[in-house]
Amino acid sequence: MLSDSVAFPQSEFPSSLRPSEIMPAASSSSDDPSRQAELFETDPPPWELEAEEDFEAAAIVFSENPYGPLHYKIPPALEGIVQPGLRVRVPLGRGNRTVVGWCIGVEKSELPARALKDILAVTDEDPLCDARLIKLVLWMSHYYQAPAGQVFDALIPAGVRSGAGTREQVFFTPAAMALDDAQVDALPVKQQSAIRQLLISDKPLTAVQIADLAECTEGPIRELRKKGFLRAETRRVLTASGPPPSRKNFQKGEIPDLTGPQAEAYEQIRDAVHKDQQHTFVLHGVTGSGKTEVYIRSIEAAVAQGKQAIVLVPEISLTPQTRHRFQNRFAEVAVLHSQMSAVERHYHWQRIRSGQVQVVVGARSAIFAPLPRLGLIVLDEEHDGSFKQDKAPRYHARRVAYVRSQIEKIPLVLGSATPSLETWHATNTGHATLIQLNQRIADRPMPHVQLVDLRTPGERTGGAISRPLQNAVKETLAENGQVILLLNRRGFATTIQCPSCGHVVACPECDMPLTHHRDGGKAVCHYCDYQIPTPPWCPACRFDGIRYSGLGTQKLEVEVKARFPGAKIARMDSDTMRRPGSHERVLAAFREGELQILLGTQMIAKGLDFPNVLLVGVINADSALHFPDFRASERTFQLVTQVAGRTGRGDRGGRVVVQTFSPEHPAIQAASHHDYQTFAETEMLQRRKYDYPPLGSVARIIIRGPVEETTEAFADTIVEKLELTRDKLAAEVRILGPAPPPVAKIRGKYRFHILLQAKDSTSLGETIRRAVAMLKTNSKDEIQFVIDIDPIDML
Ligand SMILES: Nc1ncnc2c1ncn2[C@@H]1O[C@H](COP(=O)(O)OP(=O)(O)OP(=O)(O)O)[C@@H](O)[C@H]1O
Ligand SMILES: [Zn+2]
Repeated sequence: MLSDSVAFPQSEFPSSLRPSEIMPAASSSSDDPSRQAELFETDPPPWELEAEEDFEAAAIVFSENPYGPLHYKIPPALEGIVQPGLRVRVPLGRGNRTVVGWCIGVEKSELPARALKDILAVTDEDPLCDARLIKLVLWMSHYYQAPAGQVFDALIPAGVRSGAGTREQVFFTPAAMALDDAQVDALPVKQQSAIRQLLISDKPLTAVQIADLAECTEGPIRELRKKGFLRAETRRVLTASGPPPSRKNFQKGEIPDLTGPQAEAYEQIRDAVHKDQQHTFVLHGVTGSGKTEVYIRSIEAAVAQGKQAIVLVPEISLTPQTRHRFQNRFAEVAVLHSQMSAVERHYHWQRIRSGQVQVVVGARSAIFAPLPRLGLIVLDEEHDGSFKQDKAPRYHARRVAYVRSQIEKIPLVLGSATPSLETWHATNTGHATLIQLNQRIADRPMPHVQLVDLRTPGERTGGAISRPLQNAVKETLAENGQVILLLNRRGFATTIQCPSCGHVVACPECDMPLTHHRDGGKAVCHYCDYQIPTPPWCPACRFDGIRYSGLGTQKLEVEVKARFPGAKIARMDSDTMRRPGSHERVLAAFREGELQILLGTQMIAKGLDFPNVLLVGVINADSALHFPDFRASERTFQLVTQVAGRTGRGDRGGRVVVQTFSPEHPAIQAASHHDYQTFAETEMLQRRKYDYPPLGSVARIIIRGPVEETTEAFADTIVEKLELTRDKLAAEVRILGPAPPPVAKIRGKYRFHILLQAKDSTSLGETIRRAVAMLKTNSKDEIQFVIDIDPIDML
């Protein structure tokens, strides 16, 4: 993935301007005397007119149809004011309804001025994006095939766009008359004193400010305004103060001495921070090896040079510990998390943009933080799926971070105990430098992992917890240790697995597990649509009673309570963690030892550092393994390794019990030996078979509609256009589908998906771009489709 150079769209701002819109003869309404309307009724068409004047035009993009760019004339009053990155109000369409768009470029136009409509007004005083961020927007728009207007909307928080927490205020500057001493001398004393205060001020003042300085009421100021001595302008000012500003007497937290390997890692990154060029580092460090300390030192090196840093973490509200570690080491940290109000978000954004903030810590969208002197980007747990946005624009923060680091010419650090194969591949092809931390801090051993084979009848108990796991929990509780139990459950897809031999029913074409559909009793391949009736017995061992049920955390909680009656238990999943702050509360209680057992979904696998966790239990390692997704093995390896890493972090050691039907599976074997290298090499061979990423690229098109037949027919049309385009471009692109995805119906809408695969991402992107341009959607069918480039979710 890191191998692509940054390709910018060629057509984003064509050198010869296109007319803003060729409009049909419109009847000009009397209250809206648009010049264009007149033009089209009486004058020759615009392309026959001669350029009569030199003027500036702006390219404007919109977040809704038509997305643009369309070109508009900058009227004299707005010359020098309209700039890229600013929002403007422009007339659109026949009726010239006023819409807001983003300016992405300004240049001299050669077209006749009358061919373009005028920009009506600017929405922002200053651009919301600098030139480098605009470059990033245009790259994202091109690569992810999302309208630039939508990308801007993702980049600039809604609270910033709407001016949340601001209000309009009138500011005064002296008018020409105020510079005439004779006229000022003729004013009453109070008014004279007010105007003199304003004349000596180097910035515009509000009436209250003038009154304070002149020690008068606002009356004289009103008089001055009436007489024309004051020029008034309205500006938006931030009224909210947000969270308490910088702590004046900030005390640095304890700074540990770096271990040898940490110091080596730090020195390499620091040297790169001192150069002005892009460089990608992959910090592969086993769980508990002290990666965070390396990030912090590297950022300190940047801050010492007056630069700033972005640290991306999977979901900051899940990892209060990480947040505190940064806050203890830097005086000016902005933590951006998903539960912030629009006003808070706006407040932080302004602080970040003004250059006050040294470090921004946040989830995926923090990659867009408008730091003026960005010097380093860090992605912690870079393999995490939450870095991919699942709505438009469907970007991956890792890839965006890479492009931003190229634009800014700064180093990028990708850290993980289980790097994604994309990242791993980049270190093997010379696109990134690998730095390894192979030892835990204080030479603590990696925890021992015991695999429990659920196919062995003697191990089973009739519930979700096997005999060995039950014993391990009892022993741990008796030693006053704490327990983490992981139940991995993704989506609603149910694979078909034999409880006796562990066999999973798979597609003969794609090697993907088939998914059981309750309605109709069929088993379907979600890549190629291969279907068979759901088998009543196991095709491998003939066992009668093959199962396709999923276990929920709620049911597990009931079982755990029954088995360990004395223990205090908390459950963490997306159902119990809805309220803001609930993670923080549960984790604090766990840290304080008020809870003995923490059970939950993958959200408990991430980054927790609790020394008293002596046991980690994985209820079913296979639920991710037999998921219809080419990344299933990788996810399983990551999950088991990460959750196993939550134990053995203190002096009391730790152990892991993993329950599985497939103990011999390479991903589970590798995870049980903490052996990333072997896993990566084996998995790479699998990916090579079908040119799956990182060896090739994948894209997905999802089609949704209320009627199954028309939706499928539309999906078929897309496939036709894709095939046509592929052949025309002579592109080597594999097109699979349409097939129903594992979740075939959501909120009453039928879904189909098309998968595309190619060795080369550029030809894949181009095939889709051109095919989609040929499509006509019939609005009465209410069919929508979305393009997902580099999808990581196959639901
Ligand atoms: N040089 C050091 N000396 C002493 N303690 C350290 C040092 N570096 C880190 N630590 C401590 O070791 C523990 C593990 O470090 P850290 O959480 O950074 O590891 P990590 O590699 O990020 O782990 P994971 O990937 O599991 O989240 C932390 O409690 C941290 O404070
Ligand atoms: Zn198949």
